[in-house]
Amino acid sequence: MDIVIELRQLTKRYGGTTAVDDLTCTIEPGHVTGFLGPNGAGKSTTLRLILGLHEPSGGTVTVDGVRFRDHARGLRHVGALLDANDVHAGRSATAHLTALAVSNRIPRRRVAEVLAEVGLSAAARRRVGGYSLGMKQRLGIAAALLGDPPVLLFDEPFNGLDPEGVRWVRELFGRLAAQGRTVFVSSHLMSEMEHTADRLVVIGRGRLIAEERLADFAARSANPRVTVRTSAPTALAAALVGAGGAVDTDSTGTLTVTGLAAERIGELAAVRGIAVHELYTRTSSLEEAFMRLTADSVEYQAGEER
Ligand SMILES: Nc1ncnc2c1ncn2[C@@H]1O[C@H](COP(=O)(O)OP(=O)(O)OP(=O)(O)O)[C@@H](O)[C@H]1O
Repeated sequence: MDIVIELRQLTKRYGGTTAVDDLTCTIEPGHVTGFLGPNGAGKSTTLRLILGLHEPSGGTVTVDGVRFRDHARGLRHVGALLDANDVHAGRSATAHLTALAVSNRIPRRRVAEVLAEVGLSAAARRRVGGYSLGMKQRLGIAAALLGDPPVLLFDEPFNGLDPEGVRWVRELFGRLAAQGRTVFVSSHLMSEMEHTADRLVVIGRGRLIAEERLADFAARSANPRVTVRTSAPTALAAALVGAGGAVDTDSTGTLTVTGLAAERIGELAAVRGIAVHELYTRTSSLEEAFMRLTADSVEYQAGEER
């Protein structure tokens, strides 16, 4: 185990489109790393480059220091779920996984093991064409786990899962990372990653926007704002600005303050004998912070003329 994925100045162009643009980042073992970006940011292309399914236009990507295609161990080295619908509809789950096991020289007993792990044992002999999207996601995850690989890549694995399925996937990813595996999971929703990943790689228009621990991202982007209602907004606003705060006053006289904590605001009001009727702190949700971070790189925005 202990396998690192390294992207160095990785670039992929399709004609005039640069899908991945000079991307440098490292995905560490023992963690679930969330790979976030708006639609069209280049996540799927990056995962395909890691797997050697596409050739980079520039830069390098290595798994354990070696390009994926130079690894002889295939599915036993890196397991991936790229597209849950990419399964022969007429086959059963068992037949699909058995074919994969045979072509990758994986013991056949793994088929029943992974089907049990993803909760599909009872449906294993049914045609995959009759599966719901959530069941297909589970089958795709089973295929990724088949070779017991130290590296796992998942492209939008939460699509189509019900809340129970989402919780199950979160726990599974956490377990896989705790075993020392390198788990890299793409999503365009921070809400999906918030309780799933402990590290983040954020991209927009193919470029790296952030690479950090989720906890650091949360702390950095909490952006606390204090709302204050008072009978003397003008006097209090002047005092708060004097103490280094930034103050916004709306038409009702309610103040929104940044740069000062609620305790300090309360004390400043008290020493001036100003009555405070309401005082509360609001922090940005991670989803809001993510949307602010990627706002400039969203390909299509509602109401926007292009
Ligand atoms: N085979 C291809 N030929 C031409 N352009 C492509 C190809 N694959 C991807 N692109 C373009 O590259 C950009 C990145 O696409 P990609 O699918 O990697 O993004 P993504 O972040 O996975 O988005 P989504 O969440 O919508 O799947 C997009 O502008 C897309 O249109």
